[in-house]
Amino acid sequence: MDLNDQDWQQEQERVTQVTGKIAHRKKALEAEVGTVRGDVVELRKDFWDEVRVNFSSADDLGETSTSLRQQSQVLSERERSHLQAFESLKKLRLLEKSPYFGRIDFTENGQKQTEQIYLGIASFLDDDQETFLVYDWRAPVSSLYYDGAPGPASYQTPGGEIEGTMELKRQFVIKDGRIDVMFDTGVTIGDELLQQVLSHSSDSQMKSIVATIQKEQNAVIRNDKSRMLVVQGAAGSGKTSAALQRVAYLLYKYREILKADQVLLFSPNPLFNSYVSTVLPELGEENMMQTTFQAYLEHRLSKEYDLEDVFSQMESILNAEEGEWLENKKASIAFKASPAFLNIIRSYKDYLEHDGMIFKPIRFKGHLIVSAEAMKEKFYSYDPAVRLANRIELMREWLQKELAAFAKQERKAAWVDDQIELLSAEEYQKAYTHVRRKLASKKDTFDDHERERNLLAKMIVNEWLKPVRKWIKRKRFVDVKALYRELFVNEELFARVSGTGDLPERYHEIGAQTVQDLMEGRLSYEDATPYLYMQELMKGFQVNSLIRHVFIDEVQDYSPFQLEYLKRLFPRARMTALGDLNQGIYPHTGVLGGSLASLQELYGPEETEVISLTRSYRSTYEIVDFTRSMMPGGEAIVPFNRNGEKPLVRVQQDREELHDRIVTDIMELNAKGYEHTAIICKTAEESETVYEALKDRLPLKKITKTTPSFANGTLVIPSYLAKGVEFDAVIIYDASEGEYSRESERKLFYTACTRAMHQLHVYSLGEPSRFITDVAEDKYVLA
Ligand SMILES: Nc1ncnc2c1ncn2[C@@H]1O[C@H](COP(=O)(O)OP(=O)(O)OP(=O)(O)O)[C@@H](O)[C@H]1O
Repeated sequence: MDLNDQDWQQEQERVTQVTGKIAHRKKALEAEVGTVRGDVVELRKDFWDEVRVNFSSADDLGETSTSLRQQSQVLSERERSHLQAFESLKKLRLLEKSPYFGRIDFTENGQKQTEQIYLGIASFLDDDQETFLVYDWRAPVSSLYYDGAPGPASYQTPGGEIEGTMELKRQFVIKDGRIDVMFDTGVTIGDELLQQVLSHSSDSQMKSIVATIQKEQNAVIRNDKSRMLVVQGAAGSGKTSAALQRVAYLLYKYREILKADQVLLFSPNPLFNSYVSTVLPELGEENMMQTTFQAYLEHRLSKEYDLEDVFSQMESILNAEEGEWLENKKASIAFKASPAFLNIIRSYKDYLEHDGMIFKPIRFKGHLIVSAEAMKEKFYSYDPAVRLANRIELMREWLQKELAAFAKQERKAAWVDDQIELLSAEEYQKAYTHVRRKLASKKDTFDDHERERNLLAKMIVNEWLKPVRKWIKRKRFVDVKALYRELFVNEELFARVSGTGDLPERYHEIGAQTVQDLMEGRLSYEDATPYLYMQELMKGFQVNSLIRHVFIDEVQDYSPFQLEYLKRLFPRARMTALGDLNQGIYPHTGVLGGSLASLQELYGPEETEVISLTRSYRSTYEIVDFTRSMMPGGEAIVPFNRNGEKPLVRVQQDREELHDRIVTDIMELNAKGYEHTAIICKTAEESETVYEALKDRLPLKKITKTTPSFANGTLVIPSYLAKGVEFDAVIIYDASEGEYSRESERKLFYTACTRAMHQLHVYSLGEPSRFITDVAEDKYVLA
């Protein structure tokens, strides 16, 4: 729809008027924030001066505590208003640059007046404090903008549905107070604006999509009924973008009860954490908490084990020659990630309630305090109706008492006298002061020799037994390692707990490797979660009840164990799981059974909702058309209508020539304005070689699994670390049949190619991979 000059003029006048008011309000608030901050600083400084401290009588004590309470109330009130003012200021600063991005004109049924609703990243009220000059994009009425088209329309409010007619839907791009772009739009939120947004260059930081959220994405963002929301979406369909907008939406809707530190995002790698970290601040919100599952495993297990991480696992598989080792490793991964193994561990726990527990004896200086047999006997003497984890808790209490009795006896031991003799003057003085202080309340003295010796002995024994006490407190007496090991050496036990009696494929080979790893203090990635899960079943689950929303990006890469684990870890949280089965790159990902809908089992179908996103926004039509042709069922992916060049497949016979071509290619891409380019290699090993070969010819940045963030430029990156991120141009270093021939690598290759926004250049040293040659020839250019 064409907009005339008058429309432009009127809208620009409004923008000028509103930004003027915003600037005015901002100035006033800046002054206020300064004063409040001053108050808070003063109050903090004088806190104790203002409080009358007097403990001489009960009345005085009461008065002092009232006074303390009042003073801290004043302080926290001022701090709260400082924080609020600061938050408002942050939003005003964002609004001043671009006060809004959308307008809808809506006439409610039964009303004569049409309301003009302008939408921005935060609300802004006129000086009367009643008229909304800008509505927050998350307000109920803003839904109209995302969901409705001109014509009959309705939106939900807490008080029910409001129906009416949308007369107009208009979009703006406003930069520094000037309208840059303005469209009136029809059914979808302006393909035109989306075209513009998507044709921009990529960046090392993700951008918010607030102005162009699509209807199906809006459904993800505003869903707040289900305990578990599963979003399955094609590569580039905006899963991550929608998830981050959703966080902002939840923080707005539940602002009285939900804070940013109660929302946690699980990312695929640390690089991704940094990539998405600017979206919420751009929307004027605090960032949510971010972590990776790997970081959690390390937190829990790395003190005890040398833990393999998921990237090392991937690297060793991708680099392995065909053969026994690879087959065994793949079988081990597939089995240990399977729902069958999850059930085995659960029924193993049931079995242990009656038989088979293994404990570690408690020893001190070669002396046996409690034997493993005595512990086992004690464990099975408890009422069998008591849950296993509770019985372990009872054991802990019992062992603490046993240790206390032992400690009492041990005070008489000769080694204690030796230790007393060895006390330096300084240590003795310290001990003396300590004991005196303790005895002061008992009106006792430290002067008779016998008593002195006893007290020092008690102190020494207590000190020496500290590690044992800690060991018991942490329930380390449960021999989790031996219990886990049993599953792989005791065939009879395995058959009993598996229910079917069948052994998994390559059980003995898997077992031998598992046992060797455990003995040598290593834990492979596939063992880490089952091991931890079993440990928690024994010792009780450590839970985090503060977190209220958990977001899992790339959920197809999680095993049923990991998901079950997360469910238990965050008992009070709702979950949003985002994934794409076509991008399941890890060897354990086949276990989700071909559909993310199988995630329904986690909380049950009644508590789960599944939303599909099929439109792909990241890449040009030509790139999506090429990449989707590699995947079975890929025709369901709908490319967004933004055209570009067809992917280029270039076959080189010689590595030197390949390198020369890549160097020229990157220089040409840079000259065209594509500054954020990635050379995607299959593995870290290949990345390293390519980086070394090209680093003197091009300004390159090498990305490894520990790289925390990246800037624009040309990166060399292993395929599996490119997950979730995007580049203007992608160069696949070597897509030859020699590199990508295993069917299991198809998804990895697809994931790498789908990182490209504008240009995809696929190089092949020799014959190209079947993943390319299977695609119809008219979908790419062969050079
Ligand atoms: N509604 C939208 N408006 C503007 N840009 C969008 C929209 N939806 C998605 N995009 C853009 O498309 C690109 C892909 O989005 P995003 O990374 O969120 O997709 P994804 O589904 O998580 O991708 P993948 O699974 O491939 O990592 C981003 O550049 C994002 O900004």
